[in-house]
Amino acid sequence: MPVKTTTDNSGKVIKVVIIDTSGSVAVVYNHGATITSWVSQGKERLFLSKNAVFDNQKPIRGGIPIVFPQFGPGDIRQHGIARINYWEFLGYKDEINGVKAKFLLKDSEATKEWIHSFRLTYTILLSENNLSLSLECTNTDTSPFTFTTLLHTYFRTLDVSNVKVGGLKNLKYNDKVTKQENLVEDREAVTVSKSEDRIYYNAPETVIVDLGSNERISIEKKNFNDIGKYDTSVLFTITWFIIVFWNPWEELSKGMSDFGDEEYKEMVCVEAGTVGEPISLEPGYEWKGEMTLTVL
Ligand SMILES: O=P(O)(O)OC[C@H]1O[C@H](O)[C@H](O)[C@@H](O)[C@@H]1O
Repeated sequence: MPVKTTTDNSGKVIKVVIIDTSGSVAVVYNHGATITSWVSQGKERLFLSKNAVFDNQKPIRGGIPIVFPQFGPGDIRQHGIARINYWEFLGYKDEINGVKAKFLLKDSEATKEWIHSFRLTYTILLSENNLSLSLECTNTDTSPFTFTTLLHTYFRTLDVSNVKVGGLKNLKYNDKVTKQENLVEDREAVTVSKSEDRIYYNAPETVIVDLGSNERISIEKKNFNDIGKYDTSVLFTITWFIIVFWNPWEELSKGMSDFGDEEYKEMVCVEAGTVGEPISLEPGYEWKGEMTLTVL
């Protein structure tokens, strides 16, 4: 079977393991539709904290949590409601190039902190070297809404001091650590040697994350843009492609109960999304963003 599910005592699916014939495996918790593990070519590619909490309340620390409909702090809780809600597993399909699994989150009592009616579909396509993720948002409300969204990928590395992120040179960025805005990246390869929290704007289609130990993964943005019918303002805002670059480093790590004190050495977050100008969606309209991770 390309998919194995785990259920709780009431028969509710709580975990889905996707297995491709190549041997690649992805583990998805229905809580947040959080991918907590991606093994490709026999190696774990994602970081998951040993202190991650699986209480179906807190976001899971590591893997790929989904940030929606708000990046960071704001009107509702930090990073929104998608990562702390139960997503229904809609099923799987064998594809020529892998296995596809689908998850759904709709507005409910549990999401009403964000007042809008919406439907979010998350499609995961696992193949030998790729993890392709597609997030679709439909406005099922009677009035327009806006949102920001991001796939908060935690990459695993054996040594963060060897990490290099390429493809960000000449991009404008905001540094949330030093609170400086409108800076321009002048490095060919961005490295980590201190607490980092940056938002790079208008990133190119492909960003390469060199994790050291001959492990390189590309992040490719495919259509972080619209499908279907849109008004022109939407067409404008969706062209944003943001990369957030984050590592809490020593001091902040100690303040995080669900993160080991030394684990900042084993991870780097490089997150693709649209968090600059919020996406605005009219009732009945749909937005779709896609990210493909490829082991190089
Ligand atoms: O601790 P969390 O709510 O999961 O957020 C973890 C991090 O997410 C992003 O990378 C933000 O840019 C950071 O400011 C934030 O600290």
